[in-house]
Amino acid sequence: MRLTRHAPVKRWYAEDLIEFKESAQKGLGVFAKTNIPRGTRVISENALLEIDIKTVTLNSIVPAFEHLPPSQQKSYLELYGYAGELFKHFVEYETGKSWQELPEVHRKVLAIYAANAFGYVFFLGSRINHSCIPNVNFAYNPILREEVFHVIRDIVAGEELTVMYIDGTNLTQGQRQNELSRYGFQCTCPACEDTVQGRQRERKRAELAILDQELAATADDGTNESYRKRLQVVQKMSAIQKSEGLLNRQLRFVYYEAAKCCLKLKEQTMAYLWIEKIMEVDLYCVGKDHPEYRKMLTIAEVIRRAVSVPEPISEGTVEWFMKD
Ligand SMILES: C[S@@+](CC[C@H](N)C(=O)[O-])C[C@H]1O[C@@H](n2cnc3c(N)ncnc32)[C@H](O)[C@@H]1O
Repeated sequence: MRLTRHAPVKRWYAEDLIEFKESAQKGLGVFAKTNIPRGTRVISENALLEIDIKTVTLNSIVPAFEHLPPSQQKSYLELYGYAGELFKHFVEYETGKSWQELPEVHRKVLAIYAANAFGYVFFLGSRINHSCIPNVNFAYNPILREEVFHVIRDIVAGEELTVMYIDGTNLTQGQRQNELSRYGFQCTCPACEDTVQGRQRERKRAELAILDQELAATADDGTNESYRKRLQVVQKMSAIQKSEGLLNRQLRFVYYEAAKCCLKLKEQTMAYLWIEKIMEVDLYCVGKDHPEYRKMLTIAEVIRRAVSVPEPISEGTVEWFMKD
């Protein structure tokens, strides 16, 4: 956890493309003012509170808030807050005090963290509501040292922008709702709605959940057999994700796994095709100034040359590709 952040606040959004306004039953939300093409960066900002949701301890949230400069504290306190019963119990357990005993400002700080941290807490990005089929991807760009929010499919004027608060691509509706309950709402997005289409989508999500388990159960043991098996699974996963409009960076993960298997199987042309797909996702999800896109560009060029000669791809290139 980083407590000290004296870097100036960097906060930008595409004012001509998006606006912040009420969203029916969801509080504030972010909407397209005009048609926005896939890949457009709509928000770029550094976090207000940099405590990762995956490593947070509740006792660290208030001190982190108190460490912020007053202007950032003020911005933070403008955000929406919600503290569910489970969250309050955790707080009580960790602090040894009842929720009501805590100072009001501490309760507010904690409730804002609980409602807004999907990753870090952002002043602009945290206004984006959730969907299990999001149309925006968010990612940290270590070169800009900012979180960038990109539209991942074409969006029409008036449409609400959404992100996925959880790693829910390969989860069923019940599993997703279980995780979302900490944000205090029942998801009614197109993947969760109780309609014929909603149930069809849910069947596909259930298929993804099974494939995800199959992938986890298939050993990455260095044998060609295991790579073939993993390749088959991720091919099926990527086809479902694409057809279901699940276009965020989880799609990159399955493409990456496919490319890795092809490289290990020495199927260089196929590996190159998967890498092209990774680059496409990187380009629209994080942009060409992101180091992961740049790395892929270089790897793709090395592999393209090896395929055109043709000559084997060196172990060094394969290892570099594998390294995060
Ligand atoms: C990160 S904030 C999003 C911005 C918030 N709507 C606001 O007014 O600032 C998360 C909160 O927004 C609401 N929210 C987000 N996505 C929602 C959804 N799909 N359906 C209903 N409420 C949602 C919930 O109250 C949730 O706790």
